[in-house]
Amino acid sequence: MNKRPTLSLKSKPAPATKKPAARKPAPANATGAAKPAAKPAVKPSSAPAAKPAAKPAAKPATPATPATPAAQQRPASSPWEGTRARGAERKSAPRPAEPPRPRPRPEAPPGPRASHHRDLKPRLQTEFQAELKSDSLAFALLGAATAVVQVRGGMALPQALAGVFANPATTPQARGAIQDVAYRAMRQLGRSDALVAAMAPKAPDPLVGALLAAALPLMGAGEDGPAPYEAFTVVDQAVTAAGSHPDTARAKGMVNALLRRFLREQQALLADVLQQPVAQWNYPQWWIDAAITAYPQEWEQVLAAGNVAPPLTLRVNTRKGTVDAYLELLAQAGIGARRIGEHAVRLDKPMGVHLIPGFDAGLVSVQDAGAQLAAQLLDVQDGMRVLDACAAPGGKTGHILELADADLTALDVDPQRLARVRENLDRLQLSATLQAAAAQGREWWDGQPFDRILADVPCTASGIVRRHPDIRWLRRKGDTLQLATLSGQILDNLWQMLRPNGKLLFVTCSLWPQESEAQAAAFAVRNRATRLDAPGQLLPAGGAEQDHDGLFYALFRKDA
Ligand SMILES: C[S@@+](CC[C@H](N)C(=O)[O-])C[C@H]1O[C@@H](n2cnc3c(N)ncnc32)[C@H](O)[C@@H]1O
Repeated sequence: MNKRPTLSLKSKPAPATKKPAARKPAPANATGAAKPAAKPAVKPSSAPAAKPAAKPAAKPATPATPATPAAQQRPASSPWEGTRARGAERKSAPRPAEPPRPRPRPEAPPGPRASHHRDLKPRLQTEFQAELKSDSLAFALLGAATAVVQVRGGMALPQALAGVFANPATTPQARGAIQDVAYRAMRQLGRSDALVAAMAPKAPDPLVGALLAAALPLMGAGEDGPAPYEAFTVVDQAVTAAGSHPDTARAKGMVNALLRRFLREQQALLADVLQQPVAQWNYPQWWIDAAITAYPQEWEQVLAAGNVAPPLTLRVNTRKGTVDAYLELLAQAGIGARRIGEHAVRLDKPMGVHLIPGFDAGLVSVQDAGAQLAAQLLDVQDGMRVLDACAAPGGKTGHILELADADLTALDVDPQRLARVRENLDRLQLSATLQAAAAQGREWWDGQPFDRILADVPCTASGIVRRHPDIRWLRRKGDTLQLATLSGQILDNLWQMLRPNGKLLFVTCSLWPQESEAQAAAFAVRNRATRLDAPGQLLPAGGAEQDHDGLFYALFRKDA
């Protein structure tokens, strides 16, 4: 009953043979330069429709750049949670020997000067309630800055935002504005830090630095679409925010001076800092190097794709209706959308999940178009015994059960995340056996082999940075090796639970071959697994016809 996936496939390119051409810095005025004569008040709506507050006391609207609706609903959850301990003191695994590799700008000037290297462990008065109007941009800037400090300390952004939203003054509209500002700050943190380093004589205190990192992208310092506010409004509100908090009040003058200097010297400052790859691409240097090594031809597109806010893509539940019927329902509701996959529909504009027609009734789920390939590739038939080994929050579990009446066990090491599988299945009116256990162990298994196994293993999540722009700043280079070691153990263990002629689908949302293709190749050799046709590495793409995250798929059969 299942059809083959319809996304076109892109395989991993050949290894590097020459140094890739360094990209020229974008001209400063291509980034949405501030309008010099602008008044610190209302700006015509040139920003994307869903933008935050347009003037200091205006009400913030829906965020322009949500992570995903699911993240909006449940800010404490992210796909790489539970895969490693976090904290300010994070150690990398020992570095494996590496071959020399091309760098984008060997001649580039060094990053922030020595005085800008400091212990960023937050010393934040998070409980402090600033006396700011909750519908002001100042309130959104301070909330976003608080989250940025926490991310620098090692916390995932959704978790950090959940803490900020716990402030009773934070209205739903303020949440939207804070989230929008925080996600923009994450996508442009490399550039903002370089700008601050270029302008400030010494590194500012953590919350001051974070406030600047929240404000600069709103002034056209980055490539995140048109500047959403009048630049002078941002300066005024950033200064107000600084003055409202004990951790930043003393730096109020500095915030004012620095942001005003940015307005005056924007072009020259950007031309200068964009010489640094971290400022140009907004990723840590090791990440840029890893992308160049893995994708010598496509590394620029890969990095750029991670800096674009993702669309909202839905999966139509074909148990409840056809894709065409759902598109008709959307059209009747005046919601623009297009089909981008077998069951995938992309909305023209993001919206809250409960506003999506039929979402609460289980007609659709939120799921990236690339992730929707998993259930189709697994080729589950009615009556099969299926294991979804790293199942939470259950996106792929739901899809498998929408396509076949299977006896499915959903396993996840994290009981809290597993509860979300239950919620998602309840909404879809589907059922599975839920098990909270580690997939590299066997104590949870009843000894009956499975016909199909989905191993959507924990990974660096480097392929979904457009949804989770904080990942790049949270990950360390050594995480790749650590996670690849764990996923290798999981795969070898699950293989023992597969019946002869059964199929195992190995999935990651990683861009790094160590976690994906190299892992798949080594697994096949170790276990004498027959490799079947599957997409391999899908590079992230955002276009009219193809729009999906970076994912890896390898399909194996266990010969009888
Ligand atoms: C990429 S996410 C899975 C996404 C899910 N398949 C979906 O489509 O919604 C990886 C999951 O693996 C879980 N996980 C991490 N380590 C695990 C382990 N050792 N055993 C089982 N699950 C694990 C995490 O809690 C996380 O929910």
